[in-house]
Amino acid sequence: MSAAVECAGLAATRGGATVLDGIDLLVRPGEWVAMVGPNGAGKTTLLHALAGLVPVTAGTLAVGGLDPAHASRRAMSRVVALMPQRPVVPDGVTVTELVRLGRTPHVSRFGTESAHDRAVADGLLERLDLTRLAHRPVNALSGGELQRVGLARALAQEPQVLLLDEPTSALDIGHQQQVLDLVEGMRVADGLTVVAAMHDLTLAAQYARRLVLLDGGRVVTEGTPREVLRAETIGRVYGARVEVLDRPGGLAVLPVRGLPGADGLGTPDRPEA
Ligand SMILES: Nc1ncnc2c1ncn2[C@@H]1O[C@H](COP(=O)(O)OP(=O)(O)OP(=O)(O)O)[C@@H](O)[C@H]1O
Repeated sequence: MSAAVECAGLAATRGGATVLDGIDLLVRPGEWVAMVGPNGAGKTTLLHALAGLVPVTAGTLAVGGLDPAHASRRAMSRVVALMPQRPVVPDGVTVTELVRLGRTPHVSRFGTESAHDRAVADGLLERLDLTRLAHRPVNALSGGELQRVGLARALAQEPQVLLLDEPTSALDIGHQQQVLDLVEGMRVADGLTVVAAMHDLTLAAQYARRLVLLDGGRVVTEGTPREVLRAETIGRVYGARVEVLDRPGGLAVLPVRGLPGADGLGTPDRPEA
């Protein structure tokens, strides 16, 4: 079986600086891989490189068998969809209009959208709890509503590879589970490949079989959640105090509050009474 995403020695620059370097990654069809790592690690840049939105300056890359540097925009859009962290939407565009735009790669060049295209978009609005917002301007939505619209638009493309950039960062706990369960359902039913940048390490461990930990534009380590999510590793890479709990439903990563101390590092300066 060929890879859904494959890159070797991938490098990319932003603002003249190298922000990804020597990235080797192989994602099999139907796999869910989570990119984790601290702010500025390069997660968004890597997703954008996979989507063909950031040029690769060294190495090789294939997504759904296509090299973004040589494939047409339309060909790429039929294979890979990106749910961005902060969707940029022109004023006045409604929720329905934006989600239907996701069908563009499937509409013939001179054609108009079909009943099937509309049904796909309407089905996603319903599954993402957006039907009552269908006629609202996208720029008049809450952060969480906007995030769900961004996912609906990406899924409307019916891609082979779905790239999610912090898909639950603005969602309440119920919508976090609803959104991730919907994506997981499509992965199981349709063999969708998912590559998701995720800050919530507990959710990443619950949904992704494999985690890739990035820091400073490089892969620090990768493996199963159990292999990657060690308190020592998280402490070193994120500078965080955490406890990793082994729960029946997966690992849970809990922040541990330091005690106030004279050194500001959580060391108590006198024992508590
Ligand atoms: N347009 C840009 N111009 C210059 N530098 C950029 C640009 N976009 C990103 N960078 C820099 O590239 C590095 C990687 O950024 P990136 O957004 O990929 O990180 P990230 O892991 O997604 O971070 P976060 O968790 O904060 O979203 C950062 O140092 C960032 O400041």
